[in-house]
Amino acid sequence: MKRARLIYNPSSGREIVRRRLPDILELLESAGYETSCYATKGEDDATEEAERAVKRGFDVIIAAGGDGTIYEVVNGMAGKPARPALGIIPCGTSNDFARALGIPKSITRSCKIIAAGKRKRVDVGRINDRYFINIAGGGSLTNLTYEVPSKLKTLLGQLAYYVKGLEKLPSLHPIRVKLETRDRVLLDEEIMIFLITNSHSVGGFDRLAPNADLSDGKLDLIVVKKVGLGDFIRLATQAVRGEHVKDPNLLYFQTDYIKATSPAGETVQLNLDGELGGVLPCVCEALPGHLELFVP
Ligand SMILES: Nc1ncnc2c1ncn2[C@@H]1O[C@H](COP(=O)(O)OP(=O)(O)OP(=O)(O)O)[C@@H](O)[C@H]1O
Repeated sequence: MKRARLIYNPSSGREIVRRRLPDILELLESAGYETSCYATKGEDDATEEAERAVKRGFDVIIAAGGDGTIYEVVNGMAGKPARPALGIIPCGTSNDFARALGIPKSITRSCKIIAAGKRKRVDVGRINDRYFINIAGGGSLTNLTYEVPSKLKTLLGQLAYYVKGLEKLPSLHPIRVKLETRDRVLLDEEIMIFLITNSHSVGGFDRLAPNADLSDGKLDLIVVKKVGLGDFIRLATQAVRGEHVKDPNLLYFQTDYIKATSPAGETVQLNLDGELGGVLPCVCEALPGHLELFVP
């Protein structure tokens, strides 16, 4: 039998995964996987366990949780020379990455996808010494994801992010950033937010980066230039339908390399897949087809 390591976050989303473990193990067993489980206990635990799982030679690693859990597992695997295939059981609040892959938020159906065995190579973003699988960003509202209390997410689900977003809107302010590709400066000015996305599905929006493709070897850069609150809200509303990309206040660009810096004395935090990911400056590169994922 093949050996699978299931790394699950009992606190993700509505906290259902622990109760469903017997079903998960049964489904994986019938697909030929001898599976052992690891429950994460807090920050970076999933990264450390994924590192151990790679070292112990598991054939497959399965991440059960939200985007933050997948991010941590990817960070434990992506730097290794031999990387097992990765399965996803979406149990989080937004599950942006799972939606981008077309994996449904159903434990049974997502396990059946792993059981069916179809795999696809997807790009990974490397940013300084870390990795992201879905999104890296900085500026207005990007700190929202780690400011929403876990209990509020358990209670309200995705709505918890919107409630927090509304609360933070009045305090929006621009940041000064210089963004460069390998051969030119894209901008050096005050902006509201920059997002470097691997998939089209970000922050609950399914068309935020409409041209993004997980396997094209590229990352999509989205920048909202310095605008007032009214224009920011208008752009966010257009983004629901993917109609924001032609707006003159928006820069949308595909590349495999981005360097971002901020002026001395100005701290710009990075959000990686919803988790705190250090501060600028950063160099961000696409690693084409770096991980193999189970897909529908
Ligand atoms: N046992 C635990 N108790 C509390 N927090 C945990 C535990 N294990 C891991 N964590 C933390 O949970 C966070 C990741 O949560 P995750 O993203 O999986 O769920 P979510 O926030 O509900 O979903 P999403 O990111 O899709 O909105 C990480 O910051 C991690 O450090």
